[in-house]
Amino acid sequence: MTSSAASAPVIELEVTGIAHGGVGVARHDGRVVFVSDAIPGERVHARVSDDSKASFWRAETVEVLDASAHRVAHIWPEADVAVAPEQRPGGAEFGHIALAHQRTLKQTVLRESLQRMGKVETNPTIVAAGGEGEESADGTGWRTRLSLHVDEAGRVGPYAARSHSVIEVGSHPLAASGIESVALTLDGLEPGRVDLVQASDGMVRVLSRPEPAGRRGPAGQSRAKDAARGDRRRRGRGAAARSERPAPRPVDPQLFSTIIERVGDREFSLDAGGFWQVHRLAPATLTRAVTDAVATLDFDPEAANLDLYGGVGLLAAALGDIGGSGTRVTSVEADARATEHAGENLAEWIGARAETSRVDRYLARLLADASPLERARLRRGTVVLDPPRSGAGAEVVRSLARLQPDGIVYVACDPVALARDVATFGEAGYRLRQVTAYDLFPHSHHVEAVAVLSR
Ligand SMILES: C[S@@+](CC[C@H](N)C(=O)[O-])C[C@H]1O[C@@H](n2cnc3c(N)ncnc32)[C@H](O)[C@@H]1O
Repeated sequence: MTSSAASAPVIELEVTGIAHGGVGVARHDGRVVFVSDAIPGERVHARVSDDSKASFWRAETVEVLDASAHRVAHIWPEADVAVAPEQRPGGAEFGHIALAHQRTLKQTVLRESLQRMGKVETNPTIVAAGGEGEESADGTGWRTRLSLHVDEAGRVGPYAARSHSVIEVGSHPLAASGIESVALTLDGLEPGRVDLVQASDGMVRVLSRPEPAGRRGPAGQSRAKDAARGDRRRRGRGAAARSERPAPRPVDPQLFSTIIERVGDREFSLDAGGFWQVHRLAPATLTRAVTDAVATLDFDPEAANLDLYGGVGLLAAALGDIGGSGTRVTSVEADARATEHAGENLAEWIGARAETSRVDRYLARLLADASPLERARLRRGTVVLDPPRSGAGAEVVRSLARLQPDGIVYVACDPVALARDVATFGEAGYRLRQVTAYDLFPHSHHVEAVAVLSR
């Protein structure tokens, strides 16, 4: 890292491409520079923020010299390029780009990731969330979940882009309006994280997740924490080490209160603090996307179908709706509270089960213990998998491929993780048949892809 923001060099860059993470790609003296807040085709002045690697640098745009035709006033004034980079809130890194062009850039990142890492040539389509005209024209007001941070001084806000400094802001354009108005009145909170959740009843829950003193705060405090950890390690696990451990904070009981989310005519119960898709239109969009994807496969409701990383059963219910009351589907999820809700949410299908397990362990058990009849049912089955951002990973993909399911619907929120897993599936004999991307995170670089694979 260069010494300080003020003394960091400012360089002129021609931005020629877009990379994973939503950063522009440029070259300076032959070295690749990843530059934030720029658009391919632009010439900018950028401040070097990280020159610690030999192979590439990172930089932040401070002035646009030749603007792209796709540049617009930032959707979040506080994150505009006119603001000092360290003062810009994170989370809307595409907010300076016209919405249609944001989608083109996301499509490019997905296509190039699949080409480079997935070793497949494809041209994924990208569509807005929801049906025709359901998404707001400017792509704002979609977040039904918003995480903010509270620092030691009691300031509440998002972290600055690429840092852990809390930035106080006067608006939250990506948040649903109920969330925004509550977020702007938060006060007197303990340092740590605070989550705002607006469920289908329209009520906003404020869920406090305070952090013990040693675990919170900006980089300086983290370093103090690491140093303390090192001291503890040197001293071993004695009473002295225990006495330095930060006292646990009381857990907000609201995190575990049950809320109801409605998707079409269906209701899902879940913990207020549990996982749910963030965009107000995402649950319905993904239900439709999975339904469309399954329609391209030979779906057998009586086969051993799986919903891996199932949460509270949203996508298992999509399979149930396709297959009817006799559908067999097992939803596998690591979080026991989510699985408990999934059990209730899937109660109308007698062949539906919800299992608490890590997916890798669940698949290992199936490989070790499934009877020949069950193995035959798994071979006829369809697997929906919706892993966290890091993807399913090689071990899970290889285990899944050994079970030889008929078809796979992979819901992915990270193009690179998807591409890497597509390559592993490819080595195991599965081909990518189609991929459609959904813009479930407007104004951020994130994109959701739904891929279909079969042998
Ligand atoms: C992206 S969410 C998808 C949830 C669900 N499909 C939905 O759409 O609501 C990923 C889920 O995987 C769970 N999870 C994360 N790692 C896991 C693992 N190794 N095994 C099983 N579940 C895991 C998380 O708790 C979370 O509920």
